[in-house]
Amino acid sequence: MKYIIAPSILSADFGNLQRDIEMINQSDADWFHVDVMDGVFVPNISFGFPVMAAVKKHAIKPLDVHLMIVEPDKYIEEFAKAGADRITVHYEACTHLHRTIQLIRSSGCKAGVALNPHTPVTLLQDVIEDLDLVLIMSVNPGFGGQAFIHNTYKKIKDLKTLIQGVNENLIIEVDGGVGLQNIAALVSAGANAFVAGNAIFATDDPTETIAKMKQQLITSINI
Ligand SMILES: O=C(CO)[C@H](O)[C@H](O)COP(=O)(O)O
Ligand SMILES: [Fe+2]
Repeated sequence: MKYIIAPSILSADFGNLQRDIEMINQSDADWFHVDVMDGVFVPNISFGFPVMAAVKKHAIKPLDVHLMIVEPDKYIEEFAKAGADRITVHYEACTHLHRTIQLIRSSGCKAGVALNPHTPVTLLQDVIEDLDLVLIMSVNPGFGGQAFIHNTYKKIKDLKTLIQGVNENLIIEVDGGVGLQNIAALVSAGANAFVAGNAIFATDDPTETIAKMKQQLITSINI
């Protein structure tokens, strides 16, 4: 099983975006986490296709696109064209989730579903075999820099149970309030991909913080 660090560019300095992209390129990080917010599904607006295409132009690692938008079906093809490698939609935003997953797959991307803190993992039971990734929101979506919700550990364990014998290669991604203080405990619970915005970009040396997170991962796996 591969373990992934995905810095969220939501916390990057948009005035120095290319510098921050290069930092991630040169670091121990594995993916770019790209948070798209529409001001409807979440009470915030981040950025759309032009910014994503600009990131793609410079990024040498895969783009992990987290869509916090209503009616994602309308835009999946365009996100794929703008350079998404993985597209994750919210369970709460999809009326026909199975169709949406098919759409992501047919656009050539890996498919993920994100769950808000109040949404139980059991609701994914009938699509779990069709997924590459489940993103467990460990904060309420919409903003970086929020406090981690402790119930996330239980949800990771519930998801581990759900995928047993069905889709054991599924990536379990945790997003929100993740950093050096909890990454080891999240690995022990069963997560294998870690999004971090504030915990990386609010430090004096983001490259060093990513290296420390990776080191914590390696240490936790080998215990
Ligand atoms: O999806 C998100 C917000 O909705 C972000 O990916 C997440 O909040 C990362 O930021 P931080 O690590 O600062 O909590
Ligand atoms: Fe995110």
